[in-house]
Order: sequence, then structure tokens, then C-alpha cells
Amino acid sequence: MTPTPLPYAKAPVVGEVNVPGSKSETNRALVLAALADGPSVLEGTLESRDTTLMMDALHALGVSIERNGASVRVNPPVRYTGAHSIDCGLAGTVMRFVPPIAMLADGATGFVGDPHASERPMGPLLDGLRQLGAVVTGDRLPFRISPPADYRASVSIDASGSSQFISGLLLIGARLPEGLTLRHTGKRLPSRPHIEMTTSMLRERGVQVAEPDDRTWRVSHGPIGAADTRIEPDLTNASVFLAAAAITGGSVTVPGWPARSLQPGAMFLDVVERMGATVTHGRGSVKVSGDGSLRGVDVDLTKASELTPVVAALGALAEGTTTISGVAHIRGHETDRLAALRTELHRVGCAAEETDDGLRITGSADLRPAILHAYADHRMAHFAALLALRVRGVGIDDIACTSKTMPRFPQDWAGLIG
Ligand SMILES: O=C(O)C1=C[C@@H](OP(=O)(O)O)[C@@H](O)[C@H](O)C1
Ligand SMILES: C=C(OP(=O)(O)O)C(=O)O
Repeated sequence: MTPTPLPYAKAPVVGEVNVPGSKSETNRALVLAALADGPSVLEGTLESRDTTLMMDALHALGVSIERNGASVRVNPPVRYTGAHSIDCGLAGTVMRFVPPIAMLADGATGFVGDPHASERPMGPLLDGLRQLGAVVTGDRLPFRISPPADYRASVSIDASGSSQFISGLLLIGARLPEGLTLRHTGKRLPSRPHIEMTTSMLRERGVQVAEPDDRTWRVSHGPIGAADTRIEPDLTNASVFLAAAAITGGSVTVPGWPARSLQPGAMFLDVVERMGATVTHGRGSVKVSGDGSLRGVDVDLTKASELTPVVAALGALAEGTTTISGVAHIRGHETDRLAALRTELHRVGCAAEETDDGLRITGSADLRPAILHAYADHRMAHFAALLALRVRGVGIDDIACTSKTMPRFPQDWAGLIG
């Protein structure tokens, strides 16, 4: 792949960026619309590789989907049809949310993915489907699911590797004949806000979800109501643009910032504030401004591990040490993000070490140019773009991987940085 140079900020970055819809909300809304009791219209959806893969997957199972830009009309079938082969790409939401739907189909369904997708953990989800009665071949991609003869209602799994195992099962719970009781058996549970996003979107559609304790969910059998919905902007993707202001002493506004959100990306505002930037809430917008200096922080990102690459870039450019904890499981994200961040930080001359559950980074004002590796991971490309603002001559080997959640990233970034 030809490396792409990334823009250096000759001046403080100032501007406004309209960020497209949330990946997590779009793909949940698509799944829930596909499982609903009638047609739904979704507005403001994200148009990206992960959401296209989701629509194609649902279509392969018999769901009718009409896309008109960011507006999508979904019409569920009377019965889902088994599909020969569903492509999950590298999308966690597709590989963890669609197999449970395949369990409701009239025949077997095969699942495939990108080369690295078979490194991503799937065992607990597939084991959960087996506990519900499905026959599943394999423990990683590619795998095949045959629906149960008799559906059971109770599952115990260890979701310490990904909250998406829980979300994927909860999403179909109401469609199981006896509902679903799901218990998490592991010691830790990452990304709880993403589980809350799932339960909240289920409840908005009339589904009863009880949480008798903090590791058990009970979904009652019943219809999932069709709902016309507007998707929030993706706050994790927004954080990349806001970080540019903090790094360069500029000021960036993101319109459409929700007053309250279950997206863990909203936590970025606290982190960047602790690192020295100023956050201003306007009417339906957020502005981050900086004076160009950042200080290192200790930050537990258990709830918002998606933010790790952006916070790592800020840490590399900050004064002092930044310690990120609570993110051991991101070794199973699009790439092993802890190893990838350590390697790429070393490549620009930044001292960084992996800990059991995160990274320790010593900020430096003296980093060197390099072509960084993206490992097919959109957030590694964001990380490189942020370092490049302050280190002349930083490039990336694969900018196209940003299409996973933000195909417009290269243009929007160039437009903002100038
Ligand atoms: O359910 C979701 O939409 C997501 C859950 C999280 O996964 P993990 O719990 O595997 O971190 C998050 O990192 C991912 O980007 C999106
Ligand atoms: C972990 C991520 O994605 P996925 O939905 O593929 O798990 C991410 O986008 O940071």
C-alpha cells in the first residue's frame, strides 16, 4: 500500500465538524428494526463499511432494506432465511449481533470475515448460542450456525473479552419463545455503557428487561416494537477532531452533541479536560479549546476502551506520564491495540510500555517522523493523524481503513487541518 502523508498543523486548528452517525447506535437500530413487529425508518444513520456489512447481513437473512443516503427503511420478514455466507468484515457488531438472529432462521447460516477477524474472540457468544440449543461449528470465524430444534432460555457466559457478547444475546432475547436469562460469569466486564445502550434501545421499543443484579439480565418474551429513530453523531469519532484542538491550541466545535448520551465517547470530554483543555457546552454543540499544552493523566478506560488510541496520542504529546488502565480486552479489537500502540509509539521515538491492562506512555516534545502502521484499524489511523499534527513527516500505510466507521475521514481531516 502507498503510504499517505498526514497533515502537520502549521497553526492552531480552528473549525466546526459535522460528525456522521454513531456506528454502535446505527447497527443496533438496524438489528432491532430487523427483529421488530413492523417497518421502521432510521434517520441519520452512519454510511460506512461496518453499517453496510450489517445491512447486507440482514438482507441475506431475508430483511428488506432500502437505503436513501442516511435514511434507511427496514421491513422485517415473516421468517428469516438461512444464508450461505455472511461477511462480517472486521466489524465486532456484525460478528456478535448477527449470529443470534441466524439462530431464528429456517436453516443454517455460514459466517466469514477479514483475515484478522478470525483473531477476534467469539467463543463465549457461540457458546451462548449452543446453550440456547443451536448447533455451531467452530469457535472463531469462519463458523456455521444451525438453528435449534427446541429453544432454551438460560445462558451463562464470560463476557470479560467483549461486552458485545452480552449485547448480541440481549438483542434477540425477546424473540426467544421463553425469553432470555443471561448471566455474566467473568471477573470484569468492559464497555458497560454499550450494554446500557442495548437495554435502553430495547426498552424504548417496548421490551421488558430486568437487571436483578449487576451481572444478570432477564429479557421477557414479547414483540419488539417498530420505531422510527434518529441516530446520534458518533462521539468516539468526534473525539479525534476535538483532540486536534487540544493538541494544537485551537478550538473545534461539534454540532449535534446530545445533551445526554449513552455513548462512551462522551467520556472523552472529561479526559481532555483533565489533560488541560477547556470544554464548552453550547446549545446542542460542544467546543474543545486548548492552549497547546497538555498534561499526562491516569485514566481508567474500562467503560470507554474505544477511546484508547486517541488518549494514547494525547499522552504522547503531553508533559509527563499518561497511564491508561482497564483495557486488557482491546488486545482483541480490530488489532491487538495495546501491542500496536506500543510499537507505533516506539516508531516515533516515544517511550511507552504495555501493562497488564493498558499502557504507560511518557510524553515527549521531541518525536521523530515515521510511516506508521494502521493494522487495518481505523482508530490506529486516527492515532497517527493526531501525532502528525505536531510531528512533521508522519504518514500512515493505510488511510482507507478509516472507511470502517468514517469513510469521509481523510477529506474531513484535511478540511479541518488545512
Ligand atoms: O457494542 C458496541 O457497539 C461496541 C462495544 C464495545 O466493544 P467491546 O466491549 O468489545 O470493547 C466497543 O469497543 C465497540 O467499538 C462497540
Ligand atoms: C472496537 C471497535 O469496533 P468493533 O465494533 O468492530 O468491535 C472500535 O470501533 O473501536
